[in-house]
Amino acid sequence: MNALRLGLAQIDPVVGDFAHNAALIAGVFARLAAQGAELVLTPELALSGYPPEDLLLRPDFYRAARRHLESLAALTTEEGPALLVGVPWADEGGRFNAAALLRGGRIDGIYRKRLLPNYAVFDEKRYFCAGNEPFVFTHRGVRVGVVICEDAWSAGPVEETAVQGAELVVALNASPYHQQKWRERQAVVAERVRASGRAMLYANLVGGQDELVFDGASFAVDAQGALAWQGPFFAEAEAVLEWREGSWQPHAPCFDPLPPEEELYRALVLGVRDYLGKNGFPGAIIGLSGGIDSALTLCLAVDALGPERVRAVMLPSPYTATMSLEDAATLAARLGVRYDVIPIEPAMNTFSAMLEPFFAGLPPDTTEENLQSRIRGVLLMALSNKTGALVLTTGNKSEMATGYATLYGDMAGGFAVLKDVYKTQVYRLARWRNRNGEVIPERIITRPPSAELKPNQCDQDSLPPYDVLDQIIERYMEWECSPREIIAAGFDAAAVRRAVTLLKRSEYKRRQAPIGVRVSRRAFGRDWRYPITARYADEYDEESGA
Ligand SMILES: Nc1ncnc2c1ncn2[C@@H]1O[C@H](COP(=O)(O)OP(=O)(O)OC[C@H]2O[C@@H]([n+]3cccc(C(=O)O)c3)[C@H](O)[C@@H]2O)[C@@H](O)[C@H]1O
Ligand SMILES: Nc1ncnc2c1ncn2[C@@H]1O[C@H](COP(=O)(O)OP(=O)(O)OP(=O)(O)O)[C@@H](O)[C@H]1O
Ligand SMILES: NC(=O)CC[C@H](N)C(=O)O
Repeated sequence: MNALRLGLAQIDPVVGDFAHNAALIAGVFARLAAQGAELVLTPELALSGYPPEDLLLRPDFYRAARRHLESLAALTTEEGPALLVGVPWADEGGRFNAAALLRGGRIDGIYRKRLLPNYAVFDEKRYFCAGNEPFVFTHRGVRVGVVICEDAWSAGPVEETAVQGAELVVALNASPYHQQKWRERQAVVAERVRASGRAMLYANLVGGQDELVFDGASFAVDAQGALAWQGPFFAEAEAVLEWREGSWQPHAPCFDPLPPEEELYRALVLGVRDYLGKNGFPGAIIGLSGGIDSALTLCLAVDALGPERVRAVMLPSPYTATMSLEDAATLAARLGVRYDVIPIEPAMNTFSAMLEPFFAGLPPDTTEENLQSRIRGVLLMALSNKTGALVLTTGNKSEMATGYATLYGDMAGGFAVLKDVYKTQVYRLARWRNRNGEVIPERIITRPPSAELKPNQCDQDSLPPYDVLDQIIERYMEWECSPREIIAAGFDAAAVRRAVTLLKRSEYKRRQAPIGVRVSRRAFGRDWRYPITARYADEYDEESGA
């Protein structure tokens, strides 16, 4: 009976660090070989990390990849396992997103990715030529077909490997996370399996890379289309799975999908941990206001980095409620982080004295509010400069969408943790974080959100209620519905007009905002390229006057 023991390496490489990534792959390869793997599979572009973006325009990048690929090939022997590595590859035919088959001490074959994704966060046509041939090789008497990520998302490449005699198909992937993305992947792969009749093994990357986070969650599907093994989410993993005539026998623990809140929370934690870790920051600083956004951001930072690498700073103004001071101190103590209080009134007074001659006769407005926010930004950035720690900003997706944030104020910082998390989700995540006992003081969750920039201020004075606002934004931004369609779906016409107007008007702010973790199918980042200067009149229903 035909059988093959495959080793799967769900790894977290660092973009561009070939030596580190090669060592990572070599380590997993040795351990999986020791467990009896006959063929070891890495994710897509595992040797370079994914996505290397414009590093892929540099000829020397391909030369470095080649050198390290050859060093990995040298680790293989005639008797030992083969290694399939995702690698950027250049030859006389062009530049390719490739999988290199390493065995017998040499590069024994190159598969060139055939379908190049060029939508959403993907730009592969900017860098790569498309391959035009299926790749099937025989290993230990078994015919193995190879595809790379997007290849499996349309009919064609997988089925063609079957036509070429593949008995099973392996897929190297760098499939970024968004909520419940694992369901989409499994549905797509099950479809390919049904069409090809071949069992598939799906190896995905894990880890954070700038705004992207990869959830891992590699899996195996048997020839009947049933899930045979599920790998872990948001963690590196190594697994040996035995393929035997269309079915899989896993020699590794199987994992359950995570409840939605936990899935989202862990995506954010991994995004923060890898952004700070891979960029070498000693720690993080958060302005802790006693509100829910900074409270959740602090929890995420502590869970990502540990309490000793995180510090919270309360920067009260005369408008800061006692409740805010108490709750911020309680949260910081519960999380075990360093907590400092720096009142901002002296700076407020100095600024207003300096500006007074120029503001004479003008009424107070958001100018004074923004000054408070900017004073906090200046102080937090000073602490960052002095300590080397990164300032995490706290703005959520609802605020990013409406421009409800101050340039060079609360937008000052290096990484925007909640940038792709709607305010309504912020509440859900806060409740989830408290599931095993109160960490975030209940009052922080139940009090009405306020920027506390003037007396008795409340977010909902200037924005539609968040449960309505978030749905309008999601429809307009993620699903590209027109205002007319959103109103037709039952939303209040004035709220839709207000939300859409604010969204369009605040594009300039988003261009100056720090990057943050992408967790939705469309985030304000690589996948949102609206012009700032534009006069497009959205579709409204003329008759209703909306
Ligand atoms: N198209 C464009 N391209 C480039 N710059 C543009 C621009 N349009 C305006 N600007 C400039 O942008 C500046 C106005 O933006 P900015 O200074 O940020 O101020 P602005 O947007 O006017 O005010 C900030 C808003 O955010 C709210 N806020 C602030 C802080 C925290 C929170 C919270 O609860 O989280 C809410 C606050 O209540 C207020 O409604 C002006 O200098 C204007 O000239
Ligand atoms: N008194 C404060 N002390 C420290 N940081 C503050 C203070 N007020 C605001 N900030 C910082 O500015 C961010 C925006 O704060 P603001 O209260 O204006 O809006 P928010 O969106 O309601 O956020 P939060 O829910 O955290 O209060 C806060 O999340 C926090 O990081
Ligand atoms: N790297 C890729 O080819 C990824 C594309 C694919 N559709 C995904 O998101 O999983």
